[in-house]
Amino acid sequence: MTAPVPGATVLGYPRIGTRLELKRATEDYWAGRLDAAGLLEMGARLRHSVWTDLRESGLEQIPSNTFSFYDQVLDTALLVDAIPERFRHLDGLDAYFAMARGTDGTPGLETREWFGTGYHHLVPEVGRDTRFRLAAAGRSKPLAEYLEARTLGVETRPVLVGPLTFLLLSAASAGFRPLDLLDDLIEVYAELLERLSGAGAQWVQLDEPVLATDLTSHELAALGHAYRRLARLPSRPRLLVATAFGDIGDALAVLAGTPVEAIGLDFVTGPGNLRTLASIGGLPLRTLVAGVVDGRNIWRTDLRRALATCASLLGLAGELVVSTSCSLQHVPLDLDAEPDLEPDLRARLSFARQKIDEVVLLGQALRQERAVPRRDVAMNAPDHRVRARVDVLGDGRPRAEWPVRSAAQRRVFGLPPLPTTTIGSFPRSAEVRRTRADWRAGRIDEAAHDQVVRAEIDRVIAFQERLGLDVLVHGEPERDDMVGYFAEQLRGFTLTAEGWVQAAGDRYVRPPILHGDVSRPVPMTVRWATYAQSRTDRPVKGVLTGPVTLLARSYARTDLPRADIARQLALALRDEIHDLEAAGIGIIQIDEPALRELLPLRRAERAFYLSWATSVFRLATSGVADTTQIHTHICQSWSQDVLAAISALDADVTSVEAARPRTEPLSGARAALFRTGVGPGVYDSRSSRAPGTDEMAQALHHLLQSIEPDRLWVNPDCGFRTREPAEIETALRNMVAAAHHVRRSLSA
Ligand code: MET
Ligand SMILES: [Zn+2]
Repeated sequence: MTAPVPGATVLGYPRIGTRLELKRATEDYWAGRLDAAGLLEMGARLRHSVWTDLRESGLEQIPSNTFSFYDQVLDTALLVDAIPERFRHLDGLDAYFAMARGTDGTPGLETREWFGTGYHHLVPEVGRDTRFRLAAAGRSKPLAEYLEARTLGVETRPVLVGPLTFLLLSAASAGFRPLDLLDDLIEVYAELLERLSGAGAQWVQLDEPVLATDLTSHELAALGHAYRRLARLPSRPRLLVATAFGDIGDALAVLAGTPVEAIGLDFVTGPGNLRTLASIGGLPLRTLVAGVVDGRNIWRTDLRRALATCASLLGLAGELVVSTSCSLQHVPLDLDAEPDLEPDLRARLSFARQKIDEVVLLGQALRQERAVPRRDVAMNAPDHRVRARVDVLGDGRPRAEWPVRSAAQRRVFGLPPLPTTTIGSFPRSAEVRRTRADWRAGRIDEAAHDQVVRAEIDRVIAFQERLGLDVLVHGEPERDDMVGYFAEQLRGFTLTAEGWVQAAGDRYVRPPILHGDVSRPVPMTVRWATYAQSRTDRPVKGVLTGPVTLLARSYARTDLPRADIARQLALALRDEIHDLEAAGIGIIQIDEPALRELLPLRRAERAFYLSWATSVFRLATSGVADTTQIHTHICQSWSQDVLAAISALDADVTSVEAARPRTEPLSGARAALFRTGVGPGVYDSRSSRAPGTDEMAQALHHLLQSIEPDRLWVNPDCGFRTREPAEIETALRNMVAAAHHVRRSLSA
């Protein structure tokens, strides 16, 4: 930003490497196949290659400290020494990964979704005993990385999670407000800024995405206070406060009232920012870092439009720097890794590397060094059949009232009170994994693949019968993941070969691209569901991924409102549900774990979202008979605000994660708000701890205080996909025993 006006930068960059080197290195380290030195060396290599890439592409300002072995919020917690008591005896990488993943018997930090991006960060824990202090110089990551880049001849702008965001994302012990610790935390940031300045840093970027959420006047005052204090430091780098993920509203005037040198605004998902900026008279003496290139989606930027936005911003700021709307960590690295994409689609895409070029180009165009090229993109032709069906079906026919349905279903299924079931996926055996990989690579044919899948289903069904579960699942061996499996079979989607992004420190996903009108050419799950059902007399659930989750976990087109895309998805699923029902599958579960992920950051926008998100679910299920039992599954912290929406899905049975978030313990009172069947998870299926029969029976008794026995289902929190085959038996056996035990006490 000392460069001639205007410049170009990005707010952050993928850290996972072109070949997922980060994933491989961390997994090897956890498995003991790589030592600490090897891991650290891989980190250095990854950082090095990012810095060189960014420099070679002509960026004027290059960020550093965007690397992380796990998560940037976790890094910040360590940086300021916010280490919970239970990890204090550990050191270095041990402490780091223990906080991230837990160790035997010691739970790690909770994870939470990062501002609607699909990325999950760790939740720092603070309380009365928290004493912030700056990690010792050598362990101060921002400083170390700044110096490391410098040695390589790259001048960088260290990126930090801002103090307000850090505290507002933290979980506090009871009766404690994280913001009460602001002054202490600010002093640590102050010390860090001074050290960075001493090392030569000209600029520091403080990420404050929390400004895109509703803040109280107290929180806004804290924002002003924090940045006035930091800006008063006698020797410090210039400060860029970067916001992202939407409109920052009232926070802009507050920030503008502090002497920070630069403010970053998102002009992609925050269309109101332009108006707000104008309303405060612009930032005549500051630098505006204008996020005009979408950092969260994979579409090519319409350069002329972006340039027009920049042109209108030129009059509203002292200096203008073209940038991305947020860190590029949320998009895949390089389109060049996708030679096989269909050319028309490919021409419409831009991954992290290409977005850098866009930002650089826009900077040059604004300096009138060159004109932006005209790029015409062919949009997908609309599928008129799909559009017409969406119009004609509207909301679909509402189902009968639950009492009517449930009586009909009781006659058909004759399930005992407190029926036991699981959520869908079973652990993936080495053989299944190998077979899937071989089949994908063309090393084995479909028949060989199917044979292994059938054998796996046989095994999973027999296992569940042996354990005495009431409603069975087929175990999902044919699905590598719950989104890609459907995206691959639906029209309107395309899968990438290498388009990986980090969904959490230890979770990598390859979101499909949703670029056209969606329809379902042929049945997707009927074959395996009916095969599984043919192996047992007990009911087997058909399991589908819901419309909102398919939308949330894809890179979706932006030329249609999300509600309209979701309706198309719902129709495709409706066809599938119809075929499952016709094939004799009487219980169908539609998973919507991402219902919460698309929840708008601003409260005022939530009612609208929840109304369409629930209506598309009802549309998908609207055609079924009263006797068909519709289940849904929601995992990841569900809270009061989503609860009403979950019940508006009007499923016959809802399984929800209830055992896992330690901060929101199993609550019968909440589950009781459903009028229909409900299965609050009685144990954490993702932990290796198997609770005993008594513990689970007690949980069930507790739930029965607020839920009638004919509505209460017994199930774990979530699926078993990430577990090892040997790990699940004890917990499941105990769960079934607990249900039987409680049933007996009911009839006694
Ligand atoms: C993240 S929710 C997962 C639901 C899916 N049916 C499973 O059991 O894996
Ligand atoms: Zn789940």
